[in-house]
Amino acid sequence: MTITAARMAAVDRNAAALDVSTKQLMESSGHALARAVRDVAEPGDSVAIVAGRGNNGGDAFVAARFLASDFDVAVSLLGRPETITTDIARENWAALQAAEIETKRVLDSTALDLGDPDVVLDGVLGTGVTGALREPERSAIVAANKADATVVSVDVPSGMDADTGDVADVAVEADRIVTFHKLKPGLEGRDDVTVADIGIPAAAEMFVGPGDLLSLERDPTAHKGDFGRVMVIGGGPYTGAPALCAQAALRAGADLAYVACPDAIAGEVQGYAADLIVEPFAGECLQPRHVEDLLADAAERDVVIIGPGLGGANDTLDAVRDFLAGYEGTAVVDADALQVVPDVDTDADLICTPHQGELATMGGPRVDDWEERAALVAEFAANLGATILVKGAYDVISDGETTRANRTGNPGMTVGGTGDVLAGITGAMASTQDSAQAAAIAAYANGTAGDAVVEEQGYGLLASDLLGAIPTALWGER
Ligand SMILES: NC(=O)C1=CN([C@@H]2O[C@H](COP(=O)(O)OP(=O)(O)OC[C@H]3O[C@@H](n4cnc5c(N)ncnc54)[C@H](O)[C@@H]3O)[C@@H](O)[C@H]2O)[C@H](O)CC1
Ligand SMILES: [K+]
Repeated sequence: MTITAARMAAVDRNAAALDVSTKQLMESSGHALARAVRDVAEPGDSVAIVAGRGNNGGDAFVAARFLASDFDVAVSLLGRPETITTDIARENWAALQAAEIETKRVLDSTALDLGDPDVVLDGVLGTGVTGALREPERSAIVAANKADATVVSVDVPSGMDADTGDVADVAVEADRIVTFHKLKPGLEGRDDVTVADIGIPAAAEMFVGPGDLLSLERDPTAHKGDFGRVMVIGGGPYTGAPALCAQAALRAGADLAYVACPDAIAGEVQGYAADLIVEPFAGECLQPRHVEDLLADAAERDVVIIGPGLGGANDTLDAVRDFLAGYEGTAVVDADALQVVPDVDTDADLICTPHQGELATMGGPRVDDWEERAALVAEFAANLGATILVKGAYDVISDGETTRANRTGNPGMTVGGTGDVLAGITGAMASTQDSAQAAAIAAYANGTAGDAVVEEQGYGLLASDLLGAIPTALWGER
């Protein structure tokens, strides 16, 4: 099992939200490094510790504190202490100063002198390396490789891309690598790697948290359409559902929200919000005769959300089946439309958002215990070849590979329409995230929005109250 650098950062942030601070993780990382150095050296040996100005260096500072009592430790910081990039690394640097452990500042590559150490601890760069190697980090890597010493690397050999293992320029040729929490993909297949458990609770990976929102960072050079053209196919017996869904998609960052609905209700749907682009089809409800045009429109969109307010009339379900059979993009399927998923043959990437009753109607598991449900939903999702987000006190999300649970939300959210809002957020997220991550973030944001509204005004929540709280739920906390 491996973990990418981006996922590691998310898990770190989720651990902090579960009261396991990154400083505690750094302490565990440094302790694991010290144990690795003790495996390859004898007390009294000289250990040259080369530290960058990020948390990779911070880990090395902690290791220095553990080793200083019985090794000849010298720490070289690549830069000025005031440029250390994180509080926890700065605090660990300060602890070395207070303990009068030998440290020196390397302000340019010519000042770098590792001496003739028995061991080099490489804390120059870890998962935070970006772009071409700069000085004095590059010279530090070359010096570590020149040293006649046993080299132990912190997390990943400096200069290596943790996700791919690629070395664009130079990288430390480590004798031992101590990587944290889980193996990094770039280290797969190596026999010189120790994976150190640093105390991250499994909950930090299982439960969706603020770390999962880090992937929503926006590129400042983005332009219209980058964040998704979402098309809702809904309405018929109901007019509010497609409007709530499409507005939620916009609130969750979609650039454009189209609503394909029967022309009998088009005026009402448009009346809910000027922001919606309503594209009516003839008649009172969705029918097979509409599918060809809908598929043509859907080909111009990023994500389709099919189901809100469609109702479950036979010819409407036939139309849903025909649409999914002809659609090859990403489709969020909700409400009565879910009934056709188990027996439709489609190349679409489906994200199904049933409540527990709808899941049972689809032939899915019906168990109260959320952990049991999670395992069974993972199996069901794998068999279905779809992503499932089943709503409940603990929402469960799985694509058969990745299985998550979401604990945000409250009993006030049983009110009608919250599922339409969730489907809209899911559709917006699916235009920039992979399906399982999109569903996980949507469940977390929908529940967080609901919690914020109830916090503010108590129960009696309306689904439309969620709309205004979605942006803060997604972009308010880091
Ligand atoms: N749960 C965990 O896995 C933990 C991991 N820890 C350690 O944290 C690092 C990642 O730390 P981060 O601060 O994000 O980045 P780095 O220290 O790897 O690097 C940032 C540092 O390096 C400079 N820099 C970036 N790119 C370059 C470049 N191309 N040339 C020169 N310098 C560069 C940048 O300016 C910063 O100063 C992870 O690997 C683990 O070791 C946590 O300590 C505990 C939890
Ligand atoms: K390193």
